[in-house]
Amino acid sequence: MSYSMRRKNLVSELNLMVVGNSGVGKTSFIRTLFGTLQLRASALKSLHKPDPSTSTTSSSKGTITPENRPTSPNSTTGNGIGTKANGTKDSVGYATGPLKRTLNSFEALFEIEECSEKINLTMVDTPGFVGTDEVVDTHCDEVIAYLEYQFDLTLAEERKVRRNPKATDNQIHACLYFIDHKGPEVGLSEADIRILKRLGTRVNLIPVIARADTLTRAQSKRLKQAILKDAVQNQIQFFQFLSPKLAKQLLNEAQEQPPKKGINHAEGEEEEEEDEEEEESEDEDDDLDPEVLEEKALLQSMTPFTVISQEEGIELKDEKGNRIQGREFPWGTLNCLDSKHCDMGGLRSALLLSHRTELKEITYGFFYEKYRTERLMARTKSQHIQHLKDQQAKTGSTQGTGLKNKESMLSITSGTPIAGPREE
Ligand SMILES: Nc1nc2c(ncn2[C@@H]2O[C@H](COP(=O)(O)OP(=O)(O)OP(=O)(O)O)[C@@H](O)[C@H]2O)c(=O)[nH]1
Repeated sequence: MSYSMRRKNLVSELNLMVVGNSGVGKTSFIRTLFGTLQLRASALKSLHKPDPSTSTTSSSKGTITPENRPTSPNSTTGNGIGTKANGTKDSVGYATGPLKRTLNSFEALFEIEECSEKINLTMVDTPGFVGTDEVVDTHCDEVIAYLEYQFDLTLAEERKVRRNPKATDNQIHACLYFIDHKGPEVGLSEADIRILKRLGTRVNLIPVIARADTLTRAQSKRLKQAILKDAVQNQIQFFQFLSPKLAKQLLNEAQEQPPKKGINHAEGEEEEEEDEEEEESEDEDDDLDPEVLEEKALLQSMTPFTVISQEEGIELKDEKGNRIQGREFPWGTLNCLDSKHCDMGGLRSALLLSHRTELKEITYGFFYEKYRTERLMARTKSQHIQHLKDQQAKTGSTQGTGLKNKESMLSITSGTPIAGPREE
């Protein structure tokens, strides 16, 4: 049964994660996004039940001591140091209580309704990267382990003889990577590049420039260009809202008034080009509604997304007296959802509405499948080694297969790719 069929009649789940340096605004982003969500009636009902445990979310945070150092998201699944909300109630406590440094990862669960669609939204807040390269890399290992653990849950479910059609989808569908900007010309740091390369093998990566109120429009434009250039140079693959092929199609359409196709070509060449286009048009991408295409192009042009989070502890209203989320300055008020101020509105709608399904399908169809294949190949390899060892033990021979064994062991310990020409 395909993934989409399996989940057809279920409440849609969306699992997002925020990752980045300490103090870049990850928790503030979750809190701002929360302010824009419409909680479902069932979630609201549970909010009114008195429960003293609601305070656990804020008490899990505090000043850093050696015993109380930041933990990885993996802790939520491993030794229990991390915090998992019991439901929307705990999560609302997390999103509205005092803003503190994130020391333990926190999975905030929100039952929401978006354009009449029910969504179970999980936002995983992770402690910010801080410290030496070694510490940061270890922290990144833990984030990767968390992502892989979610895949393991799917793997375990799929191996069951009787699968649970209502099994929760725990996979992380997108990782919002918060880039700590040091200046408009400085794109990605060495650490960003190392982390993004690794995360990009396991999850859809959406780059975010937080605290965008500290950048002018020109600076923000230059910073976006610098980040994209660094990403291309380092083969970092961000989530593509618009594939290069669709981008070309849009460009062609824009150029069609007046038509310019094949303008400098000889007749034969022009025909050839038309044939190629005909072939391409068989692709389902080409069936996209022009409005959808336009939206995709807009989102692609926003990447990396600038975001501004709400100012803590103040209530702001617009000219019409409606409550808004923003930041107040002597010269005026910023509205986090105003597209003239930042890309938060676009990012929100991409995640919750327009690209939700696509993010999930890529997670399952590409990232999970890749992980599953790697796991199976690694298992085959270890079985192969065990088989050789057994054979060797039986014959008592130290020649021939012994050398092969040594090679196999070396290829595992040295971290070379598991897949190789000798694989079954
Ligand atoms: N000016 C400005 N300040 C912001 C913005 N977002 C967050 N901040 C401030 O930045 C500081 C850190 O914000 P957090 O949301 O705690 O950052 P974090 O990335 O979660 O940090 P860790 O918990 O250490 O990982 C707080 O003082 C926020 O008020 C923003 O958009 N603009």
